[in-house]
Amino acid sequence: MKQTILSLENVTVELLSGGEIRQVLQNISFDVFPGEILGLVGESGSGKSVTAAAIMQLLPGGSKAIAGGKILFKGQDLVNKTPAQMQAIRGNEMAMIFQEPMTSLNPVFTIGTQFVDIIRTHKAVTKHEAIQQALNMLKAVHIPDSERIFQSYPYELSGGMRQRVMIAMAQSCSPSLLIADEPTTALDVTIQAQILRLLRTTVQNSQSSVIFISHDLGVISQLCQRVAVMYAGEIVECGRVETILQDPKHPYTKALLHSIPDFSTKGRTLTSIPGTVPDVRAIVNGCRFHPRCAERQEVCSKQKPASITLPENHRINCWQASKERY
Ligand SMILES: Nc1ncnc2c1ncn2[C@@H]1O[C@H](COP(=O)(O)OP(=O)(O)OP(=O)(O)O)[C@@H](O)[C@H]1O
Repeated sequence: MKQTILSLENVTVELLSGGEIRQVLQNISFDVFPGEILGLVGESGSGKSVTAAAIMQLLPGGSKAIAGGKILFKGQDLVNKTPAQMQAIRGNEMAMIFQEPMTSLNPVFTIGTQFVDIIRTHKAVTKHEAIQQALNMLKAVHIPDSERIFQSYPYELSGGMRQRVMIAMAQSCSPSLLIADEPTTALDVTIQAQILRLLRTTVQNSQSSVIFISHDLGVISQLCQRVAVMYAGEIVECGRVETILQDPKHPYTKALLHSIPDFSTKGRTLTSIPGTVPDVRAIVNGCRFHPRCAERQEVCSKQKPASITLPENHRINCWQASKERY
């Protein structure tokens, strides 16, 4: 069996909200292999960002918010790490980029000052060496006139340019795992395509693994080898991107695909999924998707679906899919 960089095993997360504890992730399991790009897809509120925060150990309440399960990074459970140990892992071995780089960049310092700071926090190099490394990294993400950008403040750059800077900063310590949380959602389509291309080549050159979070299966299909589909705090289906696009088994994945123009068969009407992702407090028994599911059966409202695994590790949690199989 291939070694994983990251394995989530039955991770359950509970967060305090409005004075009560809410279980926002339930039994999340997936693997990330060396050098691969895994997509994490689902509607708003499905738990993608909380999953990323759990991996980075950045949940409100720290590791206490993880009510069960293991997060194995290179074989070590991150849930047991001290804050100081996690601080050393973040930035060195794991990095993250977000939808809006302005939330990570400090508006009052130049790009150069912040970049040099990041490099010197994680590497024992002189200021001069850090400046050289930062300039090289900016060139590597195809930033024209990198010396000028180095001296600019974040607000002086376009959104696409800021995202290139973030990719360069995230890659500066050659992390084994990069988590990209909707990094292209705020950009227009042409810039989005450039950033996706850049991310793909950067990752190929550095051999890092990536978790790419998006609500858009179209974007995921351009970039990722495998995808995990999330719904209401659970993974409902996981497998190779081609398999999921050509032969989705979970009714939620099928509905997601039918709502994207590129993947809906020509001539077929685009459909939206009726209803919304439920508030976790409103979730009752059975499958969390059953109130919105076009294929629901009686059992779906009563019992949690069994997990079935098809060839090539294609995993589905659905009563209908398991009935079709047997
Ligand atoms: N700090 C928090 N405290 C309590 N509940 C939270 C917190 N952060 C997120 N949640 C809840 O966890 C659930 C999952 O949220 P999350 O942000 O992970 O979804 P998402 O799939 O990333 O959505 P989006 O695409 O909108 O970012 C939601 O019900 C949300 O309200």
